Amino acid sequence: MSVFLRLVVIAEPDRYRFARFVLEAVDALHGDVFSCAAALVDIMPVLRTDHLHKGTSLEVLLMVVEDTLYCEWSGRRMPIARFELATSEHILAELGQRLRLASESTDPDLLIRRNRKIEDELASARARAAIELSALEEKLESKKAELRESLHAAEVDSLTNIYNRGAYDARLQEAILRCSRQSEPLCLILMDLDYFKQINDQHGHQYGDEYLKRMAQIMQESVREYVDIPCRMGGDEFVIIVFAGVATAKRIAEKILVDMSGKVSIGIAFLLPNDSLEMLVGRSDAALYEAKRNGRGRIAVSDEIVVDTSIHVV
Ligand SMILES: Nc1nc2c(ncn2[C@@H]2O[C@H](COP(=O)(O)OP(=O)(O)OP(=O)(O)O)[C@@H](O)[C@H]2O)c(=O)[nH]1
Repeated sequence: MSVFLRLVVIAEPDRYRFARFVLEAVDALHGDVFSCAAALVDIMPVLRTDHLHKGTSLEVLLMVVEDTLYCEWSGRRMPIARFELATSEHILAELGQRLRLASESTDPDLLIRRNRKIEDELASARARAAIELSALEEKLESKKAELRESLHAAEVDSLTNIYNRGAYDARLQEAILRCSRQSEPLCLILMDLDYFKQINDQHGHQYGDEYLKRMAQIMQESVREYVDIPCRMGGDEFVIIVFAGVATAKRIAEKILVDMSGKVSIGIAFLLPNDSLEMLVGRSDAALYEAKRNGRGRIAVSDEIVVDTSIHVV
């Protein structure tokens, strides 16, 4: 027995399509098409009654048993045609394939079912993709946060939480380029705590740490937030990049000096035309040296190189 076509018969025009397939099969297998047509005249009303009786689709099989073509559904098997010559499995397989393709391309219900299947597959693929996408987005966000954290850690001094030496170098380079190009004022305030070693020695390293943190906090409170840039150079040395002229830089320095009870020496230098980073830093160093040399606890401005004793806090 060889079932070579399995067709789901739903209603009209499926039954007529089925009849056409049967005739086509008989013709392809060199059977008697006329006697097959006569057999179909008997079969079709039975098929219709069974279909109506069942109320749903019928699965109808076309099969060859020895030299006879049968159609079978709902446990009923009816002969349709006889062949003179034996049919090979190969021919039946080819015929089955051809009829299947023809039935699939014309069966609207099958197409609808297929569309539904494709839609279902698409919907689940979309759902899977959405889950994967949100997992990826989550991963990306956590990677971004990690990156932000490591960038922050690379730029910030862990004790005082202000910019470290590396960040200071980069920010100062940028600031000099920008202010030179746009002829904007820029000052450096360089600061070194006075006798900090003694503070450490007298009160312990932990107290010294708190003292450094307090200095950083005072610096932050003395500048314009998101404008000027306070940094810790290392040890007890601090610096502020001030995007303003000497008057503002002096006001900032005075506040820090007072808030630190006069226990810090401060050198101020401002950016001159054609200044290099080294020249500006060199002048602020020289000013700080002057402040230390003249008794500490005071402010020196590089162009004045006179010690501003009026601000000295005892
Ligand atoms: N507690 C603490 N001390 C530090 C830290 N980094 C550097 N120091 C100490 O800071 C002190 C700096 O001493 P010096 O450079 O001699 O400066 P000074 O005692 O302030 O002297 P002058 O600047 O000349 O007034 C040293 O004793 C360092 O050990 C830190 O992170 N925490």
